Amino acid sequence: MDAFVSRKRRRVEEGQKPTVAPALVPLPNNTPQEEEPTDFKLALLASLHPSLDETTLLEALLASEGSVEQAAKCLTSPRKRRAPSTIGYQSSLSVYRIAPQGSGPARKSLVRKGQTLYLYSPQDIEAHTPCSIIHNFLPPQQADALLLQLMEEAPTYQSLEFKLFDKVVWSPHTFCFYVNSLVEAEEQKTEYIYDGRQVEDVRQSTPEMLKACPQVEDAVNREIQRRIRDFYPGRKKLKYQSPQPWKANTAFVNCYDGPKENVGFHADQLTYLGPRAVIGSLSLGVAREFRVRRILAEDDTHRKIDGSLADAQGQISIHLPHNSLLVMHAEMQEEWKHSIAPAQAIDPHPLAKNKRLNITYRFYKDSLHPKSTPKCNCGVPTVLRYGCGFFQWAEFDEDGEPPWASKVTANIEQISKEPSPAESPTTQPNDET
Ligand SMILES: O=C(O)CCC(=O)C(=O)O
Ligand SMILES: [Fe+2]
Repeated sequence: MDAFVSRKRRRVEEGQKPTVAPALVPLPNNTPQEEEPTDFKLALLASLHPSLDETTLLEALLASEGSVEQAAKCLTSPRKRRAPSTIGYQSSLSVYRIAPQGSGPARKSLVRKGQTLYLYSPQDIEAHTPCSIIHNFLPPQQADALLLQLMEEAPTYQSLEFKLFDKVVWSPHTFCFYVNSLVEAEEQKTEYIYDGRQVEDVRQSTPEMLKACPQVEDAVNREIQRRIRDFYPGRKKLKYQSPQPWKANTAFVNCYDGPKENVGFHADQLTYLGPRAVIGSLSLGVAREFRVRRILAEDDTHRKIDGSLADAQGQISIHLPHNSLLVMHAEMQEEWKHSIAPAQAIDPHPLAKNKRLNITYRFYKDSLHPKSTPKCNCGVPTVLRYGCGFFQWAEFDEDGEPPWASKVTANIEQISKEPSPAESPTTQPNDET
């Protein structure tokens, strides 16, 4: 059963066969089934007997007192299938009527702790994770041009410790930080603090990254609205989620060179994104597995001894092929963790060879510029959720704006009304406004 719909987490060893499509692995005889929910059992039976309808399968299951093995024997003998040797595609879980997560009343978890469920179709991904995916997102030639531009940049990327959310993740991959203009790059280098430090290498987005920006913005905004309409209680945005259109004004570009490069489980820093942040993540080159797992809510009593939040359930693996846009929705960063798993094997990409390039487009809020956020006792701008000894509850209104947001907006409006330096030769470049 484990190897069928999901499988136990195990160490990645070289030479192991690539992951096979879950629905194509035969059911072993000696697997315990007592604790599996009926949905799972039906899914198993349905894949052994694809021609039978759900009522028949359910009746067989009931007659066999819940034993899938017994039910499978009662039904006509299953068609023998061979496991494929490369990554395959699964038909939608929705045909098995497995209940989605995150909408309506609490449901039994789809995947148990210690197991991984592999999802491929957009319908399954959005029903069971806080993400939605658009395959073949950019016109193919545009995706290739973007990939080639990033491939030129990637050899100069650095590998750093990633300070993410509440712990340091050492990430064996390289990455770089981009913003849309040189002015913003300078601002990032001098005014923003990451993990108590300034970042030196902030680059202006490449022309192809800038070209894709409005396409990503449109798609992400559409997906946000669809998520609200189809998944959120009362069809309302979440508390603290911004009602404003999402904008892509910063981007991390990640490069994974070969199957071993990966990034560990983490949630992204919310300091400049604010609560309920949405991120648009464009994958190019080699297809890799994006794993997500839900952590228990903050007010749960299930904290681990080290104070971190315990996992609520097993992992879900989302297949990210070339030119796919994954939208991490508002509930993602605070309730889930994500990672790029090391791969057992990869299919080389015609242009990228063994590399995967990924752009996570993000929206830094003006109201969370370090000029405006509280500083700790050492004078360092505070981070959301993490700091030195200094601690202050972050306050946000329903729309995720801090108490000083209206002042920031007024300042920005004022600046945009003033003549630009080019029009006004008396204005000094460093004037405080
Ligand atoms: O490579 C990816 O898809 C995810 C990267 C990531 O988690 C990040 O940039 O924070
Ligand atoms: Fe991340």
